[in-house]
Amino acid sequence: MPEIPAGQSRTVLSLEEYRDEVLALVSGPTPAETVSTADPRALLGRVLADDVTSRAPVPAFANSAMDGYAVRWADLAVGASLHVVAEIAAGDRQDPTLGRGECAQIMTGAPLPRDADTVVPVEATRPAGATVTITQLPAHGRGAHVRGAGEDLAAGDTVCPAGTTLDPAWLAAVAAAGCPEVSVRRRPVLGIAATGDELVPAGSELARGQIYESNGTHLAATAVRLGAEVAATTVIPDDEDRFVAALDELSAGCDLVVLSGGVSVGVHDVARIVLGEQADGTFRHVRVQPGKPQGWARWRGRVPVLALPGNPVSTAVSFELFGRPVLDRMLGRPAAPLGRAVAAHGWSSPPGRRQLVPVRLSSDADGRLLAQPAHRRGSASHMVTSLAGADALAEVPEDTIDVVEGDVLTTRSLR
Ligand SMILES: Nc1nc2c(c(=O)[nH]1)N[C@H]1C(S)=C(S)[C@@H](COP(=O)(O)OP(=O)(O)OC[C@H]3O[C@@H](n4cnc5c(N)ncnc54)[C@H](O)[C@@H]3O)O[C@H]1N2
Ligand code: MOO
Repeated sequence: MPEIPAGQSRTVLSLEEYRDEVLALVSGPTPAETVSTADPRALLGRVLADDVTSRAPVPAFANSAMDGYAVRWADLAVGASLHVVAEIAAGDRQDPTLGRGECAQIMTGAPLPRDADTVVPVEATRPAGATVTITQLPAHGRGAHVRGAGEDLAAGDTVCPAGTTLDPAWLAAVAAAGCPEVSVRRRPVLGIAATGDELVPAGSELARGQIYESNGTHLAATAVRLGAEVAATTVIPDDEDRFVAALDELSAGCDLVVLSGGVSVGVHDVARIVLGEQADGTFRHVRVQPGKPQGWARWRGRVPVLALPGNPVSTAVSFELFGRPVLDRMLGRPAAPLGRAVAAHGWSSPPGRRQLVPVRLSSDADGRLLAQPAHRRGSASHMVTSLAGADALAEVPEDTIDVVEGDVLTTRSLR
């Protein structure tokens, strides 16, 4: 049996110090690849490797914002009757000539005739056969209800900068700018393994001492949501030889391996033992709660491995704090901004450790964002269901032992 290092002998680091240490596991973003914009499902959640610029002005041409009449401002007066010489629908290519006293019936989105400068909505007119009488002048004067070419974007403008995660609104902007393809980062490929003899899959009968595995599910789903590809999610028993074999298999073709469990000081904490002895693994205590024991290594000197503590909330919080920044670096994307919320009620926090509490967010009558611990019993690292329904992690500073109702806390969105 290898000698077990006392937990206390590990170097103790702050959240930021340990995050910077694991960030050094990756040198930079994954290579770029070109993806067609034809199927938005293929691009949702992908991260741009290069700026996207507009091929054409948006709108591409001056057009009508209303169903009504395209007119020359100089012809307008209440009671004036104009001769309707054309009808222009959206998609029409015609550009009818309008002389003095002439107008064209026009639909929303249709190109404005070169000779017109203003649109009068149909509600401000009284049509009668081939003429229309103006009953009300547009309040905005000349140019009213005309959407100018390039008002939204000029040709060559940056629509979407490198590092952007493509969500539905960004995808719509890229589509409107007419880009047939974009350059995105290759999805980082993750191998995920939960370690522990006690873990069995859902559907099995639980023998004494066994529990249903849930960390692998949480890690895999989070990684996919953050833009990674999960090559495999597996369970490794607390057996050193099987751990080595499983890691060899899992790490082949992966950019990153994420493990849960076995990083503490128990005699079966196989991740710490094998990574420590065979991969020059580095094991730390981080001044956070949950998520204190952490480890990292390069398997076979090559593939980065994050070894996260096994308590379910610890695993989830650790991945947010340390896995997510590594993925962000691989994707060339900036960290998500932090938020602020007010404690909805008081709770206690351990001295000397920054507490990260899964919270639900809501607004009070004054519009303040309130943070309410997601589990009725507050924060404890084994309560897996406290994560469900949590919108964010609220941070309690290291030197605070009593959170008081109304305290302003930093939040990290889980959405
Ligand atoms: N003597 C000490 N014991 C412990 C310390 C310490 O400093 N000294 N630290 C505690 C803290 S804090 C944490 S966090 C845990 C971390 O332990 P491990 O990473 O070794 O995790 P395990 O022992 O494997 O599991 C902990 C807990 O979580 C359950 N678990 C594990 N994996 C899964 C999974 N995939 N799905 C669901 N649940 C899982 C496991 O059954 C245990 O109950 O160590 C403390 N101990
Ligand atoms: O670090 Mo452990 O996660 O507090 O329970």
